[in-house]
Amino acid sequence: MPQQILILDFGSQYTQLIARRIRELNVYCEIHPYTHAPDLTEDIRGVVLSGSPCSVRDADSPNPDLSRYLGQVPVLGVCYGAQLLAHQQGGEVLPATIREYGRARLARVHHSSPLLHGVPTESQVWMSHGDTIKTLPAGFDIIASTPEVAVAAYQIQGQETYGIQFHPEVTHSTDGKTLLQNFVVNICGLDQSWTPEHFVDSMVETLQRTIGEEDQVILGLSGGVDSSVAALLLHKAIGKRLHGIFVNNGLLRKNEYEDVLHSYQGLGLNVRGVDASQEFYDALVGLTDPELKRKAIGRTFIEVFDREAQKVEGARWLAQGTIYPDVIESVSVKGPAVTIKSHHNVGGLPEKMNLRIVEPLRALFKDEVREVGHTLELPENILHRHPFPGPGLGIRILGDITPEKVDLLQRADAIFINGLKDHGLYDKVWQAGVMLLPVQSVGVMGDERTYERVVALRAVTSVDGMTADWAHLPYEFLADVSNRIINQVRGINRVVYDISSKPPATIEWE
Ligand SMILES: Nc1ncnc2c1ncn2[C@@H]1O[C@H](COP(=O)(O)OP(=O)(O)OP(=O)(O)O)[C@@H](O)[C@H]1O
Ligand SMILES: O=c1[nH]c(=O)c2[nH+]cn([C@@H]3O[C@H](COP(=O)(O)O)[C@@H](O)[C@H]3O)c2[nH]1
Ligand SMILES: NC(=O)CC[C@H](N)C(=O)O
Ligand SMILES: [Mg+2]
Repeated sequence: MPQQILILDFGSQYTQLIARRIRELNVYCEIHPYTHAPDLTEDIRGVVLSGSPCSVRDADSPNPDLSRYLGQVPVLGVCYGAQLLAHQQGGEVLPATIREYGRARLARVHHSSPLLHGVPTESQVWMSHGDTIKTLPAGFDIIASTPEVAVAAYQIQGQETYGIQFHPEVTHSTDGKTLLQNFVVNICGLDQSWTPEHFVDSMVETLQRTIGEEDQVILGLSGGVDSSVAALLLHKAIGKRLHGIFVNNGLLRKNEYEDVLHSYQGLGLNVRGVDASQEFYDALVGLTDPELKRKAIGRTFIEVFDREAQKVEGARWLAQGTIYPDVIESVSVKGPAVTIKSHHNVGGLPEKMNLRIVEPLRALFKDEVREVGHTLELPENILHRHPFPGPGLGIRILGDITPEKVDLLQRADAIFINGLKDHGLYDKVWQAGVMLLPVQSVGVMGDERTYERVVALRAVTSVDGMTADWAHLPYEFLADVSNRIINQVRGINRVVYDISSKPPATIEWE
């Protein structure tokens, strides 16, 4: 494990942002749910306690034993984290008379505190709390206040333990980055060496150590950025012992099976296509519940991989291009966050598997994966492809799936995506696709009544897929796409545009 900061998650909506900000400083960090707080190891050089929707005053709120960290390594409590430290040691946390959500300004700042070095008085900070620390325990010193909140920041005497009521990870806290840098670099003593090049070198070494010198590895390759980057890393580590398998699950985009196989030519990778469409359709018959569909798809993928592995002597590993958000959104049993959706490659995996899993990108965000891909010289056309989910059109056809519906959606989707490319808009949106709704509506075409299906166009802007805004596409473009879909795809007579952001919606509809 690289030297790192441990972020203990109490379920705040901002926990991932803390991780992003720390990684932007080229320092590695990991988020762990408070229910599975790891023991201190050599590599953990500091701990951040996240915020939380809970109140320390509630009986069942997160309240782990933090003695294994306190006084051993520097600790920074953010919002709930700060309230929890004060509460555990006999301070008083009460509902605030005015709840604070939004901008505030620091007033008194102790510049001698290493945490606040370079943070000016009057610095703007972002607040989001209903509770406030009324009385600090003995041995806690206030190091910053705002006009409304006396305890905006504190330090425990004789320890490198700090608490802050505001959120430095939110960009509205103008000096948040300075504060986090003070903590991770100056106080925890981490060097800022976690770069894409460093990641490649250390991951190649880890892969060689984990896989050994004999075993063969099967890799689920999809044509997407994540699995392609994973392929280059594994290829660098084990060369010809890597066997890429691209599965046609019958839920791909129009012509995608041929296009993807073609795009891998010339990369020196060993890739094979397997057409398992019918198997997936069979597994999905009659299923309408989104989670059941995802699980059925995840299971079928594994069955296909297991079978293909049997054809390769010495195959013991299944590699996947799983990335951090897939894990965060799928794994809830372990953490305070609820399951949003089971990504087919994580929460959708069956309990019993013959192959062992290896996932070199499991700790990276999407934009970090792209940076690693750039370092490994992945061709631009793959590097800048929009993400496409493994369950494919299966989670964009609401309700049950039939080959006829897949065909309808493939045709509408191709018009939208090609239109984006033709209008120079493809690279301006982060992801785009079409959803086939289980709704029919009345229309009139050539004086005839129609009663056909509705599709929704979805296009979003985002950095890492964790949050997203709907893309403000030009009306003329939307008008053109709508026209073409209705005229060219028989069976669709209405097109709508999805104007929901994530959160509260998600990018995919299922
Ligand atoms: N059709 C497929 N055949 C084989 N493996 C697949 C297929 N679709 C998805 N996978 C596996 O599941 C993983 C997760 O899919 P996901 O869509 O998140 O990543 P990706 O396809 O590599 O990249 P992107 O997010 O850019 O589409 C992939 O990295 C790959 O290992
Ligand atoms: O490989 C995948 N397997 C899945 O099961 C899956 N579900 C969602 N996604 C992709 O993840 C990103 C966030 O999607 P949501 O906002 O819908 O959760 C978007 O980019 C989605 O396309 C998936 N990718
Ligand atoms: N953002 C937070 O961590 C909030 C903590 C706590 N729920 C409060 O309202 O004060
Ligand atoms: Mg994909």
